[in-house]
Amino acid sequence: MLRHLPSPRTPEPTSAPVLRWGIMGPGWIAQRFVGGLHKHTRQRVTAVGSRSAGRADEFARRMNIPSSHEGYDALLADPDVDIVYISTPHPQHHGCALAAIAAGKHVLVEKPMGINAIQAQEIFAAARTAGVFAGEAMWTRFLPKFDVIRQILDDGVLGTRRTVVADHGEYFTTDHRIYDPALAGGPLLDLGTYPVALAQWVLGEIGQVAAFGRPATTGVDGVELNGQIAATMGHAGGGQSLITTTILADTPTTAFVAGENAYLSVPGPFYQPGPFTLVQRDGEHLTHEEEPAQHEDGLHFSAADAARTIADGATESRIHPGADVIATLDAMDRIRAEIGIVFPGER
Ligand SMILES: NC(=O)C1=CN([C@@H]2O[C@H](COP(=O)(O)OP(=O)(O)OC[C@H]3O[C@@H](n4cnc5c(N)ncnc54)[C@H](OP(=O)(O)O)[C@@H]3O)[C@@H](O)[C@H]2O)C=CC1
Ligand SMILES: O=C1CO[C@H](CO)[C@@H](O)[C@@H]1O
Repeated sequence: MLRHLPSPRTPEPTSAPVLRWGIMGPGWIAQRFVGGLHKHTRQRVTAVGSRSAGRADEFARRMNIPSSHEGYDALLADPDVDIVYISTPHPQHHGCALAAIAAGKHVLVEKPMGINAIQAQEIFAAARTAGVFAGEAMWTRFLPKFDVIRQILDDGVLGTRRTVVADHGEYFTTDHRIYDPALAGGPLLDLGTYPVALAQWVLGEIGQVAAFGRPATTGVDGVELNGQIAATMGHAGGGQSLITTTILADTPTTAFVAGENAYLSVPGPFYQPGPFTLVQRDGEHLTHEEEPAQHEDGLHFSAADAARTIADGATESRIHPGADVIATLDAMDRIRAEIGIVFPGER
């Protein structure tokens, strides 16, 4: 039995090689990402591109960014940009990433990498061919607390892994883009991606999928959107996972990972910085103490990993490789198939 938890091995973000970042899509998460880079790293945010010159200028002024561009093509033509952070809505990720790669830029794409597994495959394949980096900014995976969890898993402390249960629910009003069917709305891609990615990472290849969904009526022309989903997955290695996700209620967003010898209990929000507890079969509880924090104090770890990976000459992160991104999207494709959710452009 373990008597002390390991310490995180996550390198100090300020020591990562410095890249020049361009921001594509200056919205809610982009503001937090840039704020986090300025606060916690030496990375340079050199430019921002928006579909509107006014929004680009305003974001540049507010976030202290030297150049602003009207249109994403102008951002991609900027020679002072090494890597593009793509923070447009999910259906735009694929086109934006392929355009950036074609322009010779590295890309860090917000989660989910695309709306389905094929889009993610195409982005990683294009990056490999072009010899540039492509990564998904699944920030959770890069957090120091997840490095401690990784060490516990790798050291076999849990024994054979049996069960993952994870949840992500947030209440949104109907004016949020998450209610827009044209933007692949609904809980799965925004929120459900965290629990599905956790299950895939911990328990590996997903065999069977069973899912149940409930609509959320938008009231706009009677259009119905998926509002919440419960899914169970059988993993090839013998484990099982249960995930729930909703845009109709705030939920605890907790997770547990259970093996035959011990379980990890991660309080909500499990996907953000914070503590967790290892509970072993002999009754010993070991807690990883960490101050809870939100996006601006956590997104930068994924950026620092991208900078190190690029300096190493690799085109994919070792911490969150393309295979994991694609497997998670494939599981979400299969969850959607069970419920009958098809996104625009997929028919
Ligand atoms: N890692 C995390 O914790 C989080 C990640 N995300 C992810 O980031 C992405 C963006 O989310 P969020 O920042 O909340 O979204 P926002 O709507 O706030 O921002 C998206 C930006 O994309 C641009 N855009 C490009 N095409 C469109 C379009 N067709 N419709 C609307 N906007 C468009 C807009 O900028 P402009 O028009 O000025 O170019 C807009 O400001 C999502 O994929 C989401 O999953 C979101 C929240 C948290
Ligand atoms: O990380 C998250 C996933 O996306 C949601 C919708 O934008 C955010 O609210 C949340 O913090």
